[in-house]
Amino acid sequence: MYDAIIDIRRLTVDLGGNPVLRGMDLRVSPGEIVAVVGQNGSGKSTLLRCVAGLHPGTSGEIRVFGEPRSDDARFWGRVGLLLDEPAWYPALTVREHLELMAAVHSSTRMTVDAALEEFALVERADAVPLNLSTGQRQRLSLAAALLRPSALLLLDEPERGLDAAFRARLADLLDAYAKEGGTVVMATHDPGLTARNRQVSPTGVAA
Ligand SMILES: Nc1ncnc2c1ncn2[C@@H]1O[C@H](COP(=O)(O)OP(=O)(O)OP(=O)(O)O)[C@@H](O)[C@H]1O
Repeated sequence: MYDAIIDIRRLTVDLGGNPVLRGMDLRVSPGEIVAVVGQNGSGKSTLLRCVAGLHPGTSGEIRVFGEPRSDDARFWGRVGLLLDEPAWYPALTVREHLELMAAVHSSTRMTVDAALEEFALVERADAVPLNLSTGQRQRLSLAAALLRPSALLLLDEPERGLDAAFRARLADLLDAYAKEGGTVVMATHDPGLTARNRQVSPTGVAA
């Protein structure tokens, strides 16, 4: 068993010979939403990548679900990751992308129709992603991440490309996810998402 979904101790990361993270500590409990905030280049994405196991870190310890990170199907079955824009299947529509996500998971948090509704994509359901606007594509990325079941969401600037109304909506959708027991760690520059959640800087100090 574990008390913290994420437990980071003394994480140090050097990239290209430059110090990015220095002895960072961070504990995140189940059901928490954590906004990682800080200026450009302060190490927010680097932190998310370390938690996801995409970067090993230079020293320190990262435990996720009580275990050292292991890049296996069980881990990814519990973790939704949204970093940069995903690679789309050019011939599949918005609806088909969501149906694909539903098909590869044994259950979903919502139906495809509900996801289209929640993420304001009903009118673009039959479009292919490359014919969507930037914000609509971001809504599709988020719909796919929130449709599937998960215990932890790692989101890098989930507000990217979203208008003000949908940013507020996103905050509500993440709150609902956390109320179900899900945990969110997101790098964000959005004042709304930041204000209503626990804030940490990439040094682990309360911002
Ligand atoms: N592969 C790399 N090699 C060397 N330096 C890197 C590499 N990737 C990132 N960096 C540097 O590490 C630092 C942290 O980058 P990171 O992307 O984590 O910042 P960030 O806080 O997410 O920034 P932003 O708000 O602009 O997204 C930056 O100074 C960046 O230039």
